[in-house]
Amino acid sequence: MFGHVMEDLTPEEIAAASQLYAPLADRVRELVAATVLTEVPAPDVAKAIQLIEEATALLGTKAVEGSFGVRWTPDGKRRTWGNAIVGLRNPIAPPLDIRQRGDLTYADVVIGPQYEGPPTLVHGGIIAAMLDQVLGDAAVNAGVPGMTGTLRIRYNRGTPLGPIRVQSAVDRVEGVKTFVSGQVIVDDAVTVEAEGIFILPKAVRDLGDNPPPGILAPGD
Ligand SMILES: CCCCCCCCCC(=O)SCCNC(=O)CCNC(=O)[C@H](O)C(C)(C)COP(=O)(O)OP(=O)(O)OC[C@H]1O[C@@H](n2cnc3c(N)ncnc32)[C@H](O)[C@@H]1OP(=O)(O)O
Repeated sequence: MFGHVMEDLTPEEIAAASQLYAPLADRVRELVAATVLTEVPAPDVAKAIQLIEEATALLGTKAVEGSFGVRWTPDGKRRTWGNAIVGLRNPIAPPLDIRQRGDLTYADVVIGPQYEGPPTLVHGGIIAAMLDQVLGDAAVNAGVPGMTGTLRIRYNRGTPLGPIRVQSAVDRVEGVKTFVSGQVIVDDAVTVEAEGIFILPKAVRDLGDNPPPGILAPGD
């Protein structure tokens, strides 16, 4: 399917790539936060711009075109390393390390200053994006995956920057629709509630009972 790329990599090669690129994304993430907060004098900002331009040019000498897509190996292992919320290679991603415990899907994450909306609070759109991902992963983990058809969010109170939990669970399944609910939790209090309907797209339904291995599996 479009955007899905098969790669014949061994687990060792995938581990090596993870060890190579995760620190790169981590450093750029730190750079983004430093860019938001720095108060160094103008010559130092100019120097930083030059260094960043050099790094960007270096990384650009060999790169994939377009987007990273979903990479998978013949054993069905899937990598969504470009994903905006969980992508191991994506400095835009907080990133969320989404886990599963029983029926609960959750991520504990520290939200930095680059995600500010109202002063000292997490931007509502960033909250929506994290909930979208975590609710979607609950559907995947329950074996009833789908794309977000509808996502309804109620912001009960501001969510402070810093440590938060985003969690979700499947409520029910009706045909091709999976109904999922979730919350953002700070210090044991729910700040945001969400309900989503995740739909197995017609294009995947049309593949029948045997879609390619990995296409519906959780990414990492
Ligand atoms: C394959 C899974 C991979 C996991 C990915 C994790 C994703 C992470 C979260 C995301 O960011 S997803 C990106 C944001 N979402 C999108 O871009 C979705 C864009 N919309 C679509 O692709 C299609 O509109 C959609 C797949 C949601 C539905 O298209 P279909 O052609 O499969 O729907 P169809 O018309 O056949 O309707 C099937 C059922 O869903 C219902 N439905 C359709 N669109 C809906 C909608 N938007 N909201 C709620 N229900 C909807 C529809 O009424 C019907 O209900 P019934 O079965 O009861 O008759």
